[in-house]
Amino acid sequence: MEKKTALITGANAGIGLALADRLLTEFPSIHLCLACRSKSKAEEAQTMLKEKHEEADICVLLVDVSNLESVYRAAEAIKKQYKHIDYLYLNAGIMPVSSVDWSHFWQCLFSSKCVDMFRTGDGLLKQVDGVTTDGMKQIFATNLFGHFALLKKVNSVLGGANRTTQVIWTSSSNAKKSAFMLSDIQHQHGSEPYSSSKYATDMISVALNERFNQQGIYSHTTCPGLVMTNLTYGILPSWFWTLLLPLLILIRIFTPTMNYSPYNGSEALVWLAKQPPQGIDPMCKYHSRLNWLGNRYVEPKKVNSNFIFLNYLFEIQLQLDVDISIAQKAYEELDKMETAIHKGIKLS
Ligand SMILES: NC(=O)C1=CN([C@@H]2O[C@H](COP(=O)(O)OP(=O)(O)OC[C@H]3O[C@@H](n4cnc5c(N)ncnc54)[C@H](OP(=O)(O)O)[C@@H]3O)[C@@H](O)[C@H]2O)C=CC1
Ligand SMILES: CC(C)=CCC[C@@H](C)[C@H]1CC[C@H]2C3=C(CC[C@]12C)[C@@]1(C)CCC(=O)C[C@@H]1CC3
Repeated sequence: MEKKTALITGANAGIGLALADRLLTEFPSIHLCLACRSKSKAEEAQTMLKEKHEEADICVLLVDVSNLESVYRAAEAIKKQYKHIDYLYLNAGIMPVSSVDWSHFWQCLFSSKCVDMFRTGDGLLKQVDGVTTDGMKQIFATNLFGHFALLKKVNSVLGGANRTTQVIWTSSSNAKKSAFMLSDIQHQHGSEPYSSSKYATDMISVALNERFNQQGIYSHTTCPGLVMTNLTYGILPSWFWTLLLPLLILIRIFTPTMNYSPYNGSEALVWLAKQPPQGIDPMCKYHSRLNWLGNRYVEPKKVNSNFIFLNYLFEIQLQLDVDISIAQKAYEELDKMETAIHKGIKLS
């Protein structure tokens, strides 16, 4: 059997690192490419994984997904090194937060929105954005556009006549339709850039399936739930989260999204790799879940039929509802943006 290849962006920490570890356990002969922006952090992760999986075949690729020149260089290196990629995990992401709105937290705690607040974090966080060296909004560039550009440039080593590629995005329960505007795809004007970037991710995945399933390329989005990583330690300090642990375990009775460990959070990402891609519903997002007994499972949830009567009754915000035609337009918009930017970047 031919060896499988998986590439993971943001593989040196958090969910990406746990995923790398779990893939090596599930598929001991897999070739893993850790695509990270920091050489030292990537090599540290590589050493750690090799200590645990002695026979592992792991390499490091340097890429800063928020920098298009770096993305194009990485794409060239990928095309030189690989004939085919089986799993492309687009996982790297950022969520810079300046503060938690505790008054909103207390208000929601005693309302019908309580469970939804713990599930999505909607309205609780003041999200802050920056600008990249390419002049793009940082969160959009990191979470979505850099990955989109990478996908476009490595298309020749994805899918094929007799082989498939699974593109697996790490999205979020924080994805929010009302945060996204097609006319402001980078989210230059709103105050929820992370929610917008993750909603756009869910849409782009749907559009990718429409376009590329026939070429053997399948795209799926996942939701890791709430996981303790550098991302969440940027919201509240790690000691605070440790104190909250008993409470988070209690909250699991009401919502199975309190995964806590990156290992649990990567459940859906690993599960997808074990499925034949043709059998996976392209209109679903795959959620890593943990029930109150501590058992892990994966829950597929439709991205285009979120409008259920109970949501309406309890005034819970409609978060998703992806429209295929808008998804196609968003894809075309990103495609146009990438083509224009690519013209201006010359690789030496
Ligand atoms: N933690 C959670 O509760 C949830 C996380 N997610 C998503 O999971 C994904 C992984 O995040 P998580 O593991 O939590 O967070 P971490 O901060 O632990 O990991 C993020 C990874 O992405 C990398 N990264 C960030 N920016 C760039 C960049 N410009 N170029 C290349 N790599 C980059 C980081 O590298 P470096 O170490 O160098 O910073 C790191 O390896 C993200 O997409 C996030 O949105 C979704 C839902 C919930
Ligand atoms: C008592 C207690 C548990 C307080 C914590 C309140 C909030 C800080 C968290 C409640 C739900 C969390 C959440 C996220 C961040 C932290 C919370 C808002 C995310 C937005 C982190 C990034 C994601 O992609 C989704 C998470 C959803 C839940």
